[in-house]
Amino acid sequence: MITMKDIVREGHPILNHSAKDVSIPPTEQDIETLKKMIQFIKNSQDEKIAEEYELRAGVGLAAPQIGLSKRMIAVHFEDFNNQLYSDGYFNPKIVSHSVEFTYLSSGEGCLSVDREVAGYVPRYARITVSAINLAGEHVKLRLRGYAAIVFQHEIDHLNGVMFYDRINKQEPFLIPEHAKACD
Ligand SMILES: Cc1nc(NNC(=O)[C@H](CC2CCCC2)CN(O)CO)c(F)c(N2CCN3CCOC[C@@H]3C2)n1
Ligand code: NI
Repeated sequence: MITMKDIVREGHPILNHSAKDVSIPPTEQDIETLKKMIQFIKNSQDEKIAEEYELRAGVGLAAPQIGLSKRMIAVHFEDFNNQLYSDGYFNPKIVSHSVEFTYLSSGEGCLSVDREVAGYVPRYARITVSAINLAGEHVKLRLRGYAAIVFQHEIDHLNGVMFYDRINKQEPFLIPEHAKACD
């Protein structure tokens, strides 16, 4: 099982590089790895397991964070309409996005960053993502609000981008034009 010792921390070069596409169809090993990533996130949200294994809570994870420079992400969360997102994705790609931005009023954190970084992280309010899911299906996801934020945070990791790279250095709590909080 994946635990915090498997999570690569900032400073490790893998987090600043672009990850490689997974060859399709994914190998048994890639599928196994993605299943373990989803399981880690579920475990991190289970009070007992998280306490037992000292897991930091998460709603998403990208393969570079476990030292694998491959374009694979896993998510497990409910959005504000209680819509459950629980799956793994190979080669996720943002194929279109809104002009408007959104952000979490509480800012963001990252399992690979052992410090608080204050500030709003502007993200597209709506995105369309094409990807291959764990079941091997080509899917097109139309995401907005919280779900759009989570997926953008994870896809950023595949491109070597950390959430704090997107915070306005001069004015961390500047609300970008065309932006409104998602929560
Ligand atoms: C928003 C949030 N971020 C948590 N952590 N950070 C992460 O997930 C990082 C990824 C998220 C940071 C902002 C967008 C994506 C991990 N990242 O670094 C991967 O790249 C949470 F843990 C969390 N929730 C709310 C829902 N709750 C349900 C019950 O269980 C606890 C859980 C806590 N919400
Ligand atoms: Ni992260």
